[in-house]
Amino acid sequence: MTAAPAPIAVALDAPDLETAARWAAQVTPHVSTVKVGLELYLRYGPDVVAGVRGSGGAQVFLDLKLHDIPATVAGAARAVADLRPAYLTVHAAGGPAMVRAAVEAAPDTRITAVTVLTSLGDADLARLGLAGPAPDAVRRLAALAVEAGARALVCSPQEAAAVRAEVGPAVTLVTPGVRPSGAATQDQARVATPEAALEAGADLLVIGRPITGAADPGAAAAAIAAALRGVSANAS
Ligand SMILES: O=c1ccn([C@@H]2O[C@H](COP(=O)(O)O)[C@@H](O)[C@H]2O)c(=O)[nH]1
Repeated sequence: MTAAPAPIAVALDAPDLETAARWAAQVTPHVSTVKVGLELYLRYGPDVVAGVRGSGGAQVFLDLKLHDIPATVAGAARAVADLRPAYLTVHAAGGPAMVRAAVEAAPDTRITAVTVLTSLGDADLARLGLAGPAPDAVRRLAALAVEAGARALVCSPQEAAAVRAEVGPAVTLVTPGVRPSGAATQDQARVATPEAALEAGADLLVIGRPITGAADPGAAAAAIAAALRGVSANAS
C-alpha cells in the first residue's frame, strides 16, 4: 500500500524552471505540496505554476508575500487567483485591511498571513523597533490576520503551539524554519525539527534546502515523510 503524501510543502527555490520541475517530480510522490517563491515567479511568471504542478496532483503554494496598500494587494491577488494556488502568502504586517482585501479578491485560495519571518530573532525585532519577543509579536499578528479573514498563518515551529492556542483549530498553521536534527540552520533563526513542528501542532511544514540540497531530493523527502508518519503513529 502506498503511504499518503506527508504534510510538507517543498520550497522549490531553484534558479531555473527545469530544476524546479525536476525537484517537483522527485518529491511529489512523498509530499502534499510544492511551493513557488519569488525567485521562480519573478523569472517565469504564471507559467511556472503549470510547470511544477505536473501530473502528480500536488497542491501549489504561491509564496509571493504580498505587502502593499489594500487596493494593490487586491489586484495582485486577483491576478494570480486564476492559477488556483492552494495557498497565497501576504504579510500580516500589511494590516487587517490589506489581509481582508486579499481574502476578498481570491476567495478560492487560502490566504496565508506571514507573521514574523523565521529568519528574524529577538535581536532583529528590537533593531526593527517591533515589540518582541518573537512569540508575542507572532501571536499579535496572527490574531489580527485571522480576524481579517486569513485562513492560514505562517509562523516558526517554535510558536506553533502558542499560535494554535490563540487562533483555535480551524486555522492552518504553516511552518518554515524546519531543520532535521543536525542539519545546518543556514539563514533561519527560529527553527525546530520536522517531528517537533508536527508535535507542536503545525499542519504544513515548509522545507526547502534540506530536501532540494540533498543528492537525492526524492529520497530526502521520503525520509522526512517517514519520520512524520512515526510521530502520527505514536500520537494515535
Ligand atoms: O517566515 C518565513 C516565510 C517563508 N519562508 C520560506 O520558506 C522556505 C524555507 O526554505 P529553507 O530552504 O527550508 O530554509 C523559503 O522558500 C522561504 O522563502 C521562510 O523561510 N520563512
